[in-house]
Amino acid sequence: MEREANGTADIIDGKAVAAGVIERVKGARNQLEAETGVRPGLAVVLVGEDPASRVYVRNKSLKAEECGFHSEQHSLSVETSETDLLALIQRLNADPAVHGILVQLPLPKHIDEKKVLLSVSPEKDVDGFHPINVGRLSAGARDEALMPCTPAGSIILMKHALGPNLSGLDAVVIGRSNIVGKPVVQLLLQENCTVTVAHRWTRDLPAICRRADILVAAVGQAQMVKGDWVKPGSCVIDVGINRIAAPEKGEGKTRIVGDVDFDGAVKVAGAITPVPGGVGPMTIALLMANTVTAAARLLGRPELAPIIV
Ligand SMILES: NC(=O)C1=CN([C@@H]2O[C@H](COP(=O)(O)OP(=O)(O)OC[C@H]3O[C@@H](n4cnc5c(N)ncnc54)[C@H](OP(=O)(O)O)[C@@H]3O)[C@@H](O)[C@H]2O)C=CC1
Ligand SMILES: Nc1nc(=O)c2c([nH]1)NC[C@@H]1CN(c3ccc(C(=O)N[C@@H](CCC(=O)O)C(=O)O)cc3)C=[N+]21
Repeated sequence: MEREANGTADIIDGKAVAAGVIERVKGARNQLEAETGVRPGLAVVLVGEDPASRVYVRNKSLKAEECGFHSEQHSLSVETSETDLLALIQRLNADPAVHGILVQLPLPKHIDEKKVLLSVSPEKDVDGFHPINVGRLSAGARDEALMPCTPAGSIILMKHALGPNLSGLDAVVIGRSNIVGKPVVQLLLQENCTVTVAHRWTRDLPAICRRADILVAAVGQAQMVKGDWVKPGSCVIDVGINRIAAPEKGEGKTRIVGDVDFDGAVKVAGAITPVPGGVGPMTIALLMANTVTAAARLLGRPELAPIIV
């Protein structure tokens, strides 16, 4: 990690790394079907009309079809009651054609998110959000856990840039959400990094970030992390997905940016993920990998799970 800043970081191609993951997933899927006669099945549940969620859910279903899975999409109206949603999840839990269940977040306000996540069978919880899988991850029980997709994808991208051994590196994670920040912290600890977690209450965030050999931004604030927060030569993983106005593209147009000021950080970092084309495609690829893993375990053939992370 003693790289000097040379003016431009390596740009980590998340799309290309994700395509490699998908190839391995297809291989594992083919072997599983050859040996058991069963295709992995993924059910994606969307409640409401949020346009961004609709796009993501569609992308997940399309990728599942490309992988040759049985793929179901359940789109429920925004008025759907919690009881009806829980009943659908119970049906999917019991359906032998479905090995993975994903309930797109956020849910409408009248539905208790915790209750819903708890109702998904832990063995079908391809998001890794069920408390049982959260516990397995923090206890280091990888063989039984399903790993959350965005955090696992982030670790793969780091290893792509830095090599497989992250031991002893200083990692700083900005954000402590249950779906990104906290599980990233768990995975970095398992990689023997020294981990600092920053959040809204953190004092002098720029100074803390400047110590990081690995900086993970999962904040939800467009372009918050500036170039002079970045340690020269370090690896920057930008998880953020933020839509901002793009008047240069025309009136009313928007574009997607990360939580990192890319143009500033790319001049200082050693390697950096772009947005789009960084962590996002990895999230979907890991979801496909988790679906095959869940299917292999449910079919009593855990050795046929694809090895990804
Ligand atoms: N690429 C992908 O596949 C995915 C991308 N995302 C994106 O990642 C980002 C983070 O998502 P998520 O974790 O769900 O977001 P949350 O809003 O749940 O969490 C944001 C975290 O950032 C912290 N935070 C917010 N503002 C600041 C600040 N000014 N200074 C320091 N810390 C701050 C919050 O701190 P506190 O806890 O103190 O409130 C919180 O811990 C979003 O842009 C989201 O769209 C999310 C999932 C997948
Ligand atoms: N239960 C649940 N699981 C999730 O994993 C989950 C969720 N709910 N709610 C919302 C967040 C967000 N998320 C993304 C997935 C893919 C891209 C993605 O493919 N991004 C591409 C394209 C971006 C674009 O152009 O829109 C990219 O970054 O290149 C982004 C974000 C998953 N999430």
